[in-house]
Amino acid sequence: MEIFREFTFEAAHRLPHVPAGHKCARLHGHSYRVSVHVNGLPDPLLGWVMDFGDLKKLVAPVIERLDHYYLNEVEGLDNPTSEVLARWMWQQLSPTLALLSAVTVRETCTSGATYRGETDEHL
Ligand SMILES: Nc1nc2c(c(=O)[nH]1)N=C([C@H](O)[C@H](O)COP(=O)(O)OP(=O)(O)OP(=O)(O)O)CN2
Ligand SMILES: [Zn+2]
Repeated sequence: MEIFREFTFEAAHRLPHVPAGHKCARLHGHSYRVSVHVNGLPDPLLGWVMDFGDLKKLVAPVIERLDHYYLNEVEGLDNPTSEVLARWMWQQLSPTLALLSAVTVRETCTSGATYRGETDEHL
C-alpha cells in the first residue's frame, strides 16, 4: 500500500536555460507543494505502513534547506525546474527512506513533476 505526506515551502528561482524572453528566466517565486510517497506492507498490528510523524521527521530537514531560499544557489539546483527538484528531493531522501516510492513537486496549482527513481533520465 502507498501512503503519502504533503509539505509546503516558499522559494524563489529562475530558469537559466529557457529561451530569451521566456517569463521563467526572470526571478520569481512559488509556494511549492511536495508530496512524498512511501510504499510498503501495513504492519498487521499497527495498521500502517509507517507513522506519518516519522515520515515528517525525515522530510522536514530537507524542506528546511529550501524554504525561503533562492533555489538556484542550493547545491544541485542551479536549474531548479520541477523535474530537477523532484529528483533532487528523491536523492536527499532515499538514503534514509528505503520505502520511498515517489516525490511530486508542484510549483503552481496546475503544474508539477513526479519522480519515481527512474534511472534513464538526463537531468
Ligand atoms: N516542464 C516544466 N515546465 C516549466 C517549469 C518546470 O519546472 N517544468 N517551470 C516553469 C516556471 O517555473 C513557471 O513559473 C511555472 O510555469 P506555469 O505553469 O506556466 O505557471 P503560470 O502560473 O505562469 O501558468 P499560467 O496558467 O500560464 O498563468 C515553466 N515551465
Ligand atoms: Zn517558476
